[in-house]
Amino acid sequence: MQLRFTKMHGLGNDFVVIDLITQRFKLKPHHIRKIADRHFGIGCDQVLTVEIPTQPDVDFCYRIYNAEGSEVEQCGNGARCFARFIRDKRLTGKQKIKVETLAGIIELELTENRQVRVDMGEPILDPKRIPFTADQQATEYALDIDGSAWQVGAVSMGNPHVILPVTDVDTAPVESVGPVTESHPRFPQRVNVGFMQVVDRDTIRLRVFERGVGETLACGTGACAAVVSGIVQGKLNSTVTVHLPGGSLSIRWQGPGQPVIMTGPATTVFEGQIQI
Ligand SMILES: N[C@@H](CCC[C@H](N)C(=O)O)C(=O)O
Repeated sequence: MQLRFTKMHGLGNDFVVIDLITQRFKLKPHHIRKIADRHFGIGCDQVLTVEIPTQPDVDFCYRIYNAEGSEVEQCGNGARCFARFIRDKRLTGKQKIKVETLAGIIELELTENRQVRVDMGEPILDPKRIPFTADQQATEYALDIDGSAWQVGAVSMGNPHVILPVTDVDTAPVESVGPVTESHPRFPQRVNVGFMQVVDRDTIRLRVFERGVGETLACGTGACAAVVSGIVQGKLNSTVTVHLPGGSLSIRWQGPGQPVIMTGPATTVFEGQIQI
C-alpha cells in the first residue's frame, strides 16, 4: 500500500505525520521502524498519526510512536506539528483543537505569529504515577546512576522524565549517562533523561536523551518537565525560556492544580508517499 505522509519538525525534533482518517491502515511496530529509519526509510524521531477520536467533544485522536516502534503517551513538539498539520490540511477550521492522547486530552491553539500554544495538562509529581520507585514524593531524589550519586527531579507529563542538573549542557555526559538512566530499574517504564542547566530564574538550557530514540534536538515534554522540576525546587519563575539544541520554547506553569502551557514553532519540510 502507498501511504501519504508529511515530514515535519518542532525545533529539529522530527516527525513523519500520517493521516489515518482519509487513509485506512493499521501501522505495526515494524512499519514504524521502517518509516523512521534514516537510511532505509524516511527518517524521524517519532511517527505521529491523525485518527478519529473515540471520545465525545474531542476533535481528533493523536497517536505517537518512538522510532524504535513503541507507542508512547505524549509528545510536546509533535503536538504543535499535529496542530499545524490539521490546519494546513483543512481537517478543521477551529482555532483551538482538542485532541485525545494516551495521556489524556490536550488543547492546541494556533497563535497569530504562526506559533502553536499547547495546554499540556497538569504535570504529575506523585512517584507512583510517573512511575518511579521512591518512598515518598519529593522535589529532589537521590539516584545512583552507574555508581555515581545524582540529585534528580522526576516528573511525568503523561510520559516519564528524570531531570539531572548540570553546570554546562555543552559538556554534560548525555551519551554515557543517558542510555543507562533511560533503563534505570527505578523507572519501570523506562524514562526520558533531561540534562538541565539553570542560567537564571527565567532561563534554562536543556538536552534530552529520549526514551526509545536517543538524544534529540529538542523535547517538548522534556522542556515542560524540566521547568516544573526547577519551579518546585524553587530555582525558576513561572515563565521560562528553554534553550534546546534545535531552538527555544516558552514554558509557563503557575503551580499545583494548573496546566503547563508550551509555546513554540511547528514546521513542514516536505510531503511524499511511501510503499509500505
Ligand atoms: N519528542 C517528544 C517526546 C516523545 C516521546 C518520548 N520519547 C517518550 O518515550 O516518552 C516531545 O517533544 O515531547
